[in-house]
Amino acid sequence: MTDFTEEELALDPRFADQFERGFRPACKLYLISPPAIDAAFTDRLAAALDGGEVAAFQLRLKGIDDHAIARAAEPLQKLCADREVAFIVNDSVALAKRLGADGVHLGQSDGDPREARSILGPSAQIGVTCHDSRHLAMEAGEAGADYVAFGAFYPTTTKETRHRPEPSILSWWVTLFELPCVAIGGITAENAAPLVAAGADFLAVSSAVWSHADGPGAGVAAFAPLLATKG
Ligand SMILES: Cc1ncc(COP(=O)(O)OP(=O)(O)O)c(N)n1
Ligand SMILES: Cc1nc(C(=O)O)sc1CCOP(=O)(O)O
Ligand SMILES: [Mg+2]
Repeated sequence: MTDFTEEELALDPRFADQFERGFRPACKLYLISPPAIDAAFTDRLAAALDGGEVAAFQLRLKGIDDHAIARAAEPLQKLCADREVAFIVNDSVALAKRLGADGVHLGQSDGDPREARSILGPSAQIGVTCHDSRHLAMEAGEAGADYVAFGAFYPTTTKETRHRPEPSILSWWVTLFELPCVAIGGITAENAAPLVAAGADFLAVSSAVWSHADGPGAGVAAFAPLLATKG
């Protein structure tokens, strides 16, 4: 092992487990909205939040314009504020600014995190999609992101995905960096354990909650045993 620097060894997934992870808080739930919602959705979100601890809620509505998203956002944002759940807007820095959201999630084609920071200010939570790429994640960290998101770890019907990282990308990340990492894509209470064990700081989940047979509260509650401890 002496021929390599610590960083080189930790970058090699075969040796990642030999490196100490600094203290990290227990993994938390990051709830993603369904891509389309109706007037009853505020009650469904309230039911989800009644089910257990949720750290953040991302409003991810697809196929409608910013004005329509802004109208839909109002009661949801208020509910999140009342429950101390961070309210994150997907895709649009301008909309996040207009709503006074707690943050924005940016895909690789959704804009530059540095520009988002200059518009939203130092307290905004800025997240960046990094697919299965260590390089994109390090770039996002350098650009001032507050979290990096890896995915899709499992098949999902919520979104077409082209990347399938291994859980070891999470253990590699948490071994080297303090910046939180989010795991996303097809995550359920039944398949999430390896992601928590690998060190995910957040599980980002949509259909496992909104399509849970016993309702969204049960969907959130199902994750509680996984989130109580960290691997
Ligand atoms: C937490 C989190 N991670 C990844 C994504 C995906 O963002 P993006 O690649 O921009 O794709 P869309 O969600 O915009 O379809 C996300 N939204 N949230
Ligand atoms: C929005 C999103 N982004 C992904 C990525 O891989 O970047 S996967 C995904 C869908 C998440 O929803 P579900 O929990 O229903 O699979
Ligand atoms: Mg996007």
